[in-house]
Amino acid sequence: MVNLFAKNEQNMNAVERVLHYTELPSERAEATPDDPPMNWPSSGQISFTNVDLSYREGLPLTLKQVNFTINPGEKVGIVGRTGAGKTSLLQALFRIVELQNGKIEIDGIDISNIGLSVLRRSIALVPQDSTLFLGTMRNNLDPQGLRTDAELIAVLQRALLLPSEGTTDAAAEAKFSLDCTVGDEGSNFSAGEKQLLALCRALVKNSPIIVLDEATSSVDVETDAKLQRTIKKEFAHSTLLCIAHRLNTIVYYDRVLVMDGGRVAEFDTVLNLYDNESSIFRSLCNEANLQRADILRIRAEQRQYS
Ligand SMILES: Nc1ncnc2c1ncn2[C@@H]1O[C@H](COP(=O)(O)OP(=O)(O)OP(=O)(O)O)[C@@H](O)[C@H]1O
Repeated sequence: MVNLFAKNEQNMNAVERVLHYTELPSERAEATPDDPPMNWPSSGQISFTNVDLSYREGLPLTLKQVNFTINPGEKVGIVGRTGAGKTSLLQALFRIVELQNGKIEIDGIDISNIGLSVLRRSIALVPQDSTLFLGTMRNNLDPQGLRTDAELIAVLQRALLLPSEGTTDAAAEAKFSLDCTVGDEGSNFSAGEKQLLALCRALVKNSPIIVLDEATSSVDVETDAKLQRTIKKEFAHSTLLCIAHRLNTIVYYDRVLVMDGGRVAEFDTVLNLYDNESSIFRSLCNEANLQRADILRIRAEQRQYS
């Protein structure tokens, strides 16, 4: 009796949690009559105008009067100290949190007026902690079943998880075959492998806007370098936003956006920012011991792979 009573009490936690979910405020509509056509966004221009964001009523603003425009196909690194508001920019872009003021436009369409599912399926995200679920590799990569097996295998090869055409690697082929089982929350994969699989999902989505949130922070330096080359090649025509953990992963990007205290402090090319000795970017480079010569070398290396 005592055992049963204790067990019942424990199980009631689940009931309490479900009840809590039913009381959460709902997100806005999944679809609206004003939704843009299926081919939106076609160019991938993103603009933030006077964006203010606060996580909850009564909390201070996390993003304050954020203004910037990212051109179609541009590669932009987002950097800043811990708590500067980098991830909050993404929360605003995906409308995980709604804006207090201002607007965000993608290809000239104000995203606050469109359905959430349209918005979220249009932007590919490679998050810090990607979620995998119990099922096959095929289901995890392409839950909606939009791609053929050959396309999915090609994606795994492009992300360097499967050996390229003509070479063999039995271990990799066993682990990353389309029919292999992915454990709950990806329990049979390392953090780095999970990030690579998240990159595969972005490749499967084939969106003109790709967002990487410190996407390669859990892989070793050599794999990271290879991945950066893959990203550069595979997303050559996409608009790419990358929240960068390691500065050397974004020094070959077109521009760098430096966040500071919830505001855009700097937004310019890597070399312009580096050459300004009083810039925050320069101080971040100094702390990471990244010299001008290193930046030029990395940029030259990446050009070889374009
Ligand atoms: N869910 C949340 N609820 C309330 N405040 C939050 C929430 N998430 C972030 N914040 C606050 O917003 C501010 C900016 O956080 P954000 O995660 O955007 O910073 P960041 O630049 O991405 O930092 P890091 O480099 O550490 O990831 C921080 O002060 C943080 O405490």
